[in-house]
Amino acid sequence: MNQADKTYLDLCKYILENGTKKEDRTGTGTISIFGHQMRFNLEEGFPLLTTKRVPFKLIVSELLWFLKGDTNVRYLLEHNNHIWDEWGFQKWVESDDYKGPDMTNFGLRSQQDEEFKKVYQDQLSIYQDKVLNDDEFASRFGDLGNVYGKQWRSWEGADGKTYDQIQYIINEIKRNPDSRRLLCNAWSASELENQQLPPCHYAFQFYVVDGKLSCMFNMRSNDVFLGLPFNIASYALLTHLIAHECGLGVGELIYTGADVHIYSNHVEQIKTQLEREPRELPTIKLNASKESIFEFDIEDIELVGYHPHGAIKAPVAV
Ligand SMILES: Nc1nc(=O)c2c([nH]1)NC[C@@H]1CN(c3ccc(C(=O)N[C@@H](CCC(=O)O)C(=O)O)cc3)CN21
Ligand SMILES: O=c1ccn([C@H]2C[C@H](O)[C@@H](COP(=O)(O)O)O2)c(=O)[nH]1
Repeated sequence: MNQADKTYLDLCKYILENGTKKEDRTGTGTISIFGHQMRFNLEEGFPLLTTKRVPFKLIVSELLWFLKGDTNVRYLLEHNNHIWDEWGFQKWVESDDYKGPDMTNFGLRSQQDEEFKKVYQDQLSIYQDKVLNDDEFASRFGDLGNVYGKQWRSWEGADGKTYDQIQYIINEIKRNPDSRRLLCNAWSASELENQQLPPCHYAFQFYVVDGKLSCMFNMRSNDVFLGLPFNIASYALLTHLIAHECGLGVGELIYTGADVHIYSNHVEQIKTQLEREPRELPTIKLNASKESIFEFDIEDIELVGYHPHGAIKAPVAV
């Protein structure tokens, strides 16, 4: 059995058996635990879950979006990636510019009311269309604020200068791999108001030993069914990309989560997944002719040998 699925499924089981019912910002309700760590050996394979199909291309385009320093959902839409649509849409419908039908609390209402769902989907497709085709609209309502891309690549210092935390890490790994400062921080107390969603994975750190690169990432809040499979694969991919540029192998990926929760409307899906037998993990192949991680495009990243169980659908809490 592959250890990555097992480690994930053990967490799911633990939450179902020991978690506490807890209300949350979205009004959905969760079963939650506080404080959990998991370790994934990246040499055993690429930790993309096999007990449900996880859309790898979406993980790649989201990570490349962060690495470009981009915070506008237009890039994601151009790559058919809709995982951030709701947070841009929210910015539009809460603005004075929005003149359409009332979209208050659209996330929950679209799950409970079929009539409303149609009206919502019409408005969402208007939003998507405008972000893709109207530059002015996109710059106002496609931008999620100072979210990951901005914080990673152009952190604004108190001195007014911007700092590229990813470039710093890469330079340091090459110059001084024993450094204990190979860290990127996305949480900024002064930016919370300027972010459509404050960072959930708020910091990560690298560690080099025996020619291998390991990574630890921290999450303040984690949606175990929809978010976590993406988060694990995304940080695994980031570790592979940085190792590639720095001429290192890969070591371990370590996850540390704080409020780790299963939404009440994901419980049945998780139970289905728990019944499935894990399969062999895939591997990842990076285009060897690309040196800098900032040169990578989607087609430079290939997933090999992924034969998962089928996808399991679930609504996202907004
Ligand atoms: N409640 C919540 N959970 C999250 O995981 C999450 C947020 N909000 N807000 C911001 C981002 C967006 N992320 C998301 C959002 C949606 C999916 C999702 O629906 N995934 C589906 C496939 C979607 C598709 O194919 O378009 C899945 O089956 O994994 C995953 C991650 C992670 N984050
Ligand atoms: O990468 C991500 C981004 C978001 N999430 C989840 C965690 C929570 O369920 C929500 C955020 O809501 P808050 O009220 O701001 O905590 O999104 C995730 O799991 N992974």
